[in-house]
Amino acid sequence: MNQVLIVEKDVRGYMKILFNRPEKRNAVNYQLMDELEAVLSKAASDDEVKMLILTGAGSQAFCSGGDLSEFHDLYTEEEAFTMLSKMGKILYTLAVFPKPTLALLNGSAVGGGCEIATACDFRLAKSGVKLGFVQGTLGITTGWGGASLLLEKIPEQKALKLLLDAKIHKAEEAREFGFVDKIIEEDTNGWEEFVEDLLRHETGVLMAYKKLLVKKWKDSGIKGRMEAEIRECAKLWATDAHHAAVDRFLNKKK
Ligand SMILES: CC[C@@H](C(=O)O)C(=O)SCCNC(=O)CCNC(=O)[C@H](O)C(C)(C)COP(=O)(O)OP(=O)(O)OC[C@H]1O[C@@H](n2cnc3c(N)ncnc32)[C@H](O)[C@@H]1OP(=O)(O)O
Repeated sequence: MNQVLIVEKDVRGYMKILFNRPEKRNAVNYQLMDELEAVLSKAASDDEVKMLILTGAGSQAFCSGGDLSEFHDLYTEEEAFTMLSKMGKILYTLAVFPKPTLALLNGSAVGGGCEIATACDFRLAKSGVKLGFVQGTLGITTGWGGASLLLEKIPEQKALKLLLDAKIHKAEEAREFGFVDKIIEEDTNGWEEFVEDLLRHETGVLMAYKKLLVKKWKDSGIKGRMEAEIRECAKLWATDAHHAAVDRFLNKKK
């Protein structure tokens, strides 16, 4: 079985997790979910890891969301709910991860890929990268709880616009929305400076600030809101409009 996650530990104190399915634009399948769940659990208790960086293998994609070919067999609301809530739990674990997390958008981030980026504390994007909460074009909504997190992270009006228009935006535009924290110019390691500014501090400092943020979210019932969001998506998943949209995507080149 191919390794769908590559995990690298850097002596400076970060762990880099690369989604490694470039031929599918790093889409999330069940294997990737299981590997991500395991690595998050290990990293949380690893004292050598002060922060996490999530990125995509290759230069084309960060992550294209759920693997539409693998999940197309899920037909009913309950079948969809089982898959969506499996990844929803992992997304929640990532959001409340006890150390800072950063999504390094090396390429396209669409659908659930944008939800994963949202669950991270920071989003740095290579100049020109395209991203979008495109779920609306598939007749569904965010299925892993990412909209509830987005509403916590950028102004509500801007979050709603990104979700409702379901369009692909350039990273530069997403920066104006507050979704992207920094644009990384081509062929530079502009992300390292951002990371080193954090890593210079003791783990205890990093974790204490993250704890404050997580407490705020837990007090406001973020988990329940994410679960309700997942249920809404599962209902839409079972509609003809969604199944037809996925058929169109999967058959577009045949
Ligand atoms: C299930 C949860 C739900 C959620 O909660 O949000 C979702 O995530 S729904 C999925 C939403 N994602 C999409 O709709 C993305 C679809 N993909 C694209 O729009 C584009 O592929 C891209 C990501 C913008 C990249 O474009 P490009 O670089 O031009 O590549 P191709 O389109 O030619 O794709 C190459 C190859 O990869 C396959 N692919 C891409 N994304 C997925 C995917 N999400 N699931 C399965 N397969 C995917 C694509 O079909 C091509 O395959 P081949 O034709 O066999 O080469």
